[in-house]
Amino acid sequence: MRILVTGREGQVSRSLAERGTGHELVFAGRPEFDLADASSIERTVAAVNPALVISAAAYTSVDKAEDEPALAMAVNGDAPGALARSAAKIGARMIHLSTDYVFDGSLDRPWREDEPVGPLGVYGATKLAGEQAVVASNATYAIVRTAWVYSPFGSNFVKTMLRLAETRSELAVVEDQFGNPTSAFDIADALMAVIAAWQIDPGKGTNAVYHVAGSGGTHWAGFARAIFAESTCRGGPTAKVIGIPSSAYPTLAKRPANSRLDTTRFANTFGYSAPPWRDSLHGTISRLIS
Ligand SMILES: NC(=O)C1=CN([C@@H]2O[C@H](COP(=O)(O)OP(=O)(O)OC[C@H]3O[C@@H](n4cnc5c(N)ncnc54)[C@H](OP(=O)(O)O)[C@@H]3O)[C@@H](O)[C@H]2O)C=CC1
Ligand SMILES: Cc1cn([C@H]2C[C@H](O)[C@@H](COP(=O)(O)OP(=O)(O)O[C@H]3O[C@@H](C)C(=O)[C@@H](O)[C@H]3O)O2)c(=O)[nH]c1=O
Ligand SMILES: [Mg+2]
Repeated sequence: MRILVTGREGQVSRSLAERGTGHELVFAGRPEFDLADASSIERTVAAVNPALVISAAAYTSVDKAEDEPALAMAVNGDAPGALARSAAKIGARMIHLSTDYVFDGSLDRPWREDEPVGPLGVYGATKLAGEQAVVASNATYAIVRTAWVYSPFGSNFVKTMLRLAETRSELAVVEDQFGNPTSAFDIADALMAVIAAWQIDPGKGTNAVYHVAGSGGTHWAGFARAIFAESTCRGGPTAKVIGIPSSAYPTLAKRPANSRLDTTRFANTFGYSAPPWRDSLHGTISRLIS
């Protein structure tokens, strides 16, 4: 199947490039394809003429978004709507990626898809607007919310921790924000499961929101400790992790205290659950430190 993937260098895009075998993947990125430029969206979709669009590109700098709300809204809020409308025009469907940061974090258990959203910052609010724009389009879609994505590519928490540990023996990391570390490769596999299911039954699970994330959950300090345990085993950089409250690590954007995602709906519909988060982390660290 010919699939247009937005973003070339993004973590999910690069993982799709490895895991999307058997499909013709066409990656669109800047400068020719700019989500902040609606005309480039329509032009690219028409030129590539895909059967499916995977909307993976986004403005993902959570703190910076607080200072650039208009650009973040154009890219995360408006562009997905334009992409979905362009897809619908040529009869293509769309899988759109969204985030756990649409939730306010107030529940003390994993969030289900239909539970009330309430983003705490600009990034989450703009991603929520993007979801709503896709829903309002006449495209056939699946919205896949994921969380705490890491990979050997781009920038992410795993690479940040390993980099900081090269020069520091102790790191203070927040211990009161819970979520699901998720390998971008597992997201790619999940998206391939949707495509495989749709090839057999085009009506399966369309026009719905799903959660895909690493199984289990932890806080950022727990994630950091697991990163260093894996790194230590391979002779990589390590540091002692001091658990701290969020109040001791001020950031421009407020983050949810618990954004763990309940992934039951996706598993029941498409037959895929991501592995336990530590198993996937092991695979990525092995690749990063070799
Ligand atoms: N990273 C995470 O922790 C999480 C991500 N998500 C969501 O998953 C999806 C994939 O995330 P991930 O792969 O980590 O993202 P990355 O931050 O790794 O990559 C983002 C991609 O978007 C592209 N991009 C940004 N702005 C524009 C623009 N104006 N026009 C065209 N392309 C643009 C970037 O292009 P360039 O290479 O040119 O910079 C890059 O390729 C996103 O929708 C994100 O919101 C959800 C939960 C967690
Ligand atoms: C680097 C660092 C961060 N932290 C904290 C800050 C923050 O609360 C938490 C995570 O920091 P980061 O900035 O790496 O993560 P953040 O940018 O919040 O990650 C989010 O990105 C977007 C795109 C998403 O969609 C989310 O699912 C989530 O992955 O760890 C520390 O406590 N100590 C540290 O040394
Ligand atoms: Mg960040």
